[in-house]
This record gives sequence, structure tokens and C-alpha cells, in this order.
Amino acid sequence: MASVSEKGSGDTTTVEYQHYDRSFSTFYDSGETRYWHDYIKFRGYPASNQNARHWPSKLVNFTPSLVEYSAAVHELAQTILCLIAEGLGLDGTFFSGNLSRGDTHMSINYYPPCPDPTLTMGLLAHCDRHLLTVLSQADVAGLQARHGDRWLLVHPVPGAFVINFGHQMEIVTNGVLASVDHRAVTNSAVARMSVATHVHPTDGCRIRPASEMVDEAMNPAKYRELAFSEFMEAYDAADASREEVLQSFKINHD
Ligand SMILES: O=C(O)CCC(=O)C(=O)O
Ligand SMILES: [Fe+2]
Repeated sequence: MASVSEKGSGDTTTVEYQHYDRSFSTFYDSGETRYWHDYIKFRGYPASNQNARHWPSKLVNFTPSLVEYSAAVHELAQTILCLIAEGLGLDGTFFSGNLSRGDTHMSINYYPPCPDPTLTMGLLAHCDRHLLTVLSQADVAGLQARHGDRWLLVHPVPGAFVINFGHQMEIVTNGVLASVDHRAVTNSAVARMSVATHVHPTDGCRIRPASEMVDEAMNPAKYRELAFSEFMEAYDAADASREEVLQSFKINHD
């Protein structure tokens, strides 16, 4: 993990959507819970000069490792998207154009051991807003997914990634593959690190339910067509009620 000086002295440094951030002991807007979370975010794939100039430069192995990792994850994501498309009865190339060809956004999350995990949260409950997330949580538990009123621990499986559907997946599949609320909790025993690779549509991509997933009579479109950039603007503006952003693109059939 980058040292504090490597990350910059301020709490948050934002450069074109990529920032290093420390969020220890920061009160949530909504309550008394404190973050216990250190992270860096940046654009990972493709490893263009424009993206790479924001990566930590003082860590000698960071860039070559990231170039290799992000290309491998990109290929994995494309394979998974092809299998998902076929599983839904869509053409195998359905997701391989603009829907998944935006730059990937990566978060490297670090949750140090916390003396009292009941007072802190690693990451607040959220849904990923992109198409698909490929998450490595190594071998330390901490990721939880909401199932009804309960939070279920997503047990780490050595060598396996967690694949999470984002809001855009929910829209294009007309609600069949729904985005899932998830969060990260802290623990007192060991540090935990996760690496999330968020697969993005291109900014100009038009998002709409696939026609194959819509039947005007039996299963009408649940979401209106939108530009991905429009969704991101609405999400950024929504602040505290981000979970409700998806609702604002819903078509009401009542
Ligand atoms: O740390 C984790 O397991 C969750 C990370 C996550 O949800 C995210 O970065 O979007
Ligand atoms: Fe997430």
C-alpha cells in the first residue's frame, strides 16, 4: 500500500476522477458511524499514458503489476460477459461493444485492524453503478451482501473473484440481473485488502433494456433509455440518496 506521503498530504486529492483518499475517522453524513478505510482509486485499463500518469510512481512494482493485472482482469470480464449474454439468450458479443469498453475504474481498498469494529464501517452499503465488478477480496472476510433484511457474509474462496452486477447490468437485462446492495465491515484481528475492478460503459453509450429482454405485453421495459454520462451525473448529484438513483430512471407501469 502506498504510504501517506506517496498519496499526498491532503485528505483527498482528486485528479480527473482518480484520487487518493484517506477516510479514517470521518463521520458519515448520515450518522455516527466512522469509516475505517484507506483507498486509492484510478483508471486501470487500458494502460494508456493518460491513465498511467496518475498511478503511484514511487512504488517500483506498481505499474508493471497493474498493467499485467488489469489486462488479465479485462480479459476475464469479457469472457464472463460473453457467458452471461449466452446464458440470457443474447448474442455472445452483446456486451462487448460500448457497454463494456469504457476505461475500467479500479479501487484498492485497505481496512486496517480496528480495535472496535462495532464503531466503524469499511464501506457503507451501496450498489456498484457500473456494468460489472470483478472483486478480489483475497482470503480475509469482510464483504457482506444484502438479502432481504439480512446481511450475508460473502465467504472468501481462495483464488476466486467475486463478480458483482452493477446498475447498468440491471437496466440492460430489464431487471433480471439486479444490482445488489453490499458493504464492507471491519475486524479487529487482521488487515483486509480488496481490489475492485469496475467495468464501465463508454461515456456516450446509450443504455436501455435489451429488446430480447422486453415483451411489451408481458414484460414491458422497466427502465427508460439513458446516456451513461447522464446516469453518472445523476449519481454524483444524488449524494446521500444514491441508492435511489436507479429508481429515477424507472418506468412506472401502474
Ligand atoms: O472491500 C470490499 O469487499 C468491497 C469493495 C467494494 O464494494 C467496492 O470497491 O465497490
Ligand atoms: Fe462495491
